[in-house]
Amino acid sequence: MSSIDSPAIVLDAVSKAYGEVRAVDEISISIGRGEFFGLLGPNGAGKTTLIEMIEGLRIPDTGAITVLGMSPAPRNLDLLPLIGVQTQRSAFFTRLTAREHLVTVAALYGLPPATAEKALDLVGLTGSGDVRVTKISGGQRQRLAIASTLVHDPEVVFLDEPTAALDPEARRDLGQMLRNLKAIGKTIVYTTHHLDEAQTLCDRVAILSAGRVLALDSPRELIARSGIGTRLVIPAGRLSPEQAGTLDGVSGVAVEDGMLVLRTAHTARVLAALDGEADLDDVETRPATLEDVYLELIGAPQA
Ligand SMILES: Nc1ncnc2c1ncn2[C@@H]1O[C@H](COP(=O)(O)OP(=O)(O)OP(=O)(O)O)[C@@H](O)[C@H]1O
Repeated sequence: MSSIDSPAIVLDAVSKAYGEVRAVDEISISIGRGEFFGLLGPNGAGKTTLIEMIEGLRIPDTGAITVLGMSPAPRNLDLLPLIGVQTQRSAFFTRLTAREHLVTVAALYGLPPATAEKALDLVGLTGSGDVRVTKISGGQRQRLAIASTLVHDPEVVFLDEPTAALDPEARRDLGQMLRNLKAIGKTIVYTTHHLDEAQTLCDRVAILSAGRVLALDSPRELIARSGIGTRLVIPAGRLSPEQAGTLDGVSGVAVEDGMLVLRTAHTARVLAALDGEADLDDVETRPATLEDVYLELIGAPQA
C-alpha cells in the first residue's frame, strides 16, 4: 500500500485514564486521507483527550496511534508541519490586521507572505484582510483562526467546535468554507455539538460516550441502521391512533401535543394508505436525523 493510500490517522485500542476516570477506553478508529471525520459526544465523553493524543500532546497509557504513518508522541517534530490545530481559544496578534496576522504566522513557519494570502483566500477573507483582528465579526474570527491553521498547508486539520459561538448565517457560511477545505483534499477531524452540521458535513462520525465509541459510520448509514424511520405528523381529528396503527407500513403511533405522530420506514406506502383514510393537507413528514440517532444513544444533547 503506498503512503497516499494509507489512512491519515490510525488509533489501535487506545486508552487513557486520569486516576479512576477512563477518559478514553480502548478506542480503535481509522480515518482515511481526505476524510471529513466528526467526533461527537457529550461533555466529558473523551473527545479532547483523544484529539490531544492524536496531536501528540498527551501520551496514551496503552494502544498505538499513527498520524500520516508516524507516531505523534513523544512530540514528533516531523509531524508538526503536516498538521494544523484550531482550538476554541484562538489567540491573535491584536494590533495587526487579519492579513498581517497571517503573514506573521507564516513567518513563524519560515514561509513567505504569499502563503498568508493563499490562506486568506482559502477561508474567503481576502476582502477583509485589512480589518484589524479586534474589529472582525465572530464568523470572520473563526475563519481567521482556521486560516492560521492552514498557512503552512497541513494535510490534517483539527477543528474544535469552530461554529460554537456563531449565528445561523455565519454557521452556514463557515460550513460552505469547510466543504471547500475538504474539496482540496484536507483530512479534517471535526468536533461539534451541532448534529445537523455533522450530518451534512461529515463523511463519517464517531459518537463517543464515557471514553468509548458507541457508533461509527456515515451519518446516512447510522440513520438507516437505527430504524428510527420518518416521522409523519398528522393534525388532530383526522384519524384515531387505533386506525393509524392499522395502516400498512406504520411502525409506531404516538400522540404529541394533540397531533398524531406516526413512525415508518416506508413513507410512500404510509402516505398512500393514509390518502384513503384522511385528508393529507398539512401532514408533515420529517426523515430521521443524526440528532435522533444521537438522542437514542446518549440522551439529550448538550448545547
Ligand atoms: N487533566 C485531567 N485530569 C483529570 N481528569 C481529566 C483531565 N482531563 C479530562 N479529564 C476527565 O476525563 C474525561 C474526558 O474528558 P475530555 O475533556 O477528554 O472530554 P470531552 O469529550 O472533550 O469533553 P468536552 O466536550 O467538555 O471538552 C472527563 O471525565 C474529564 O473530567
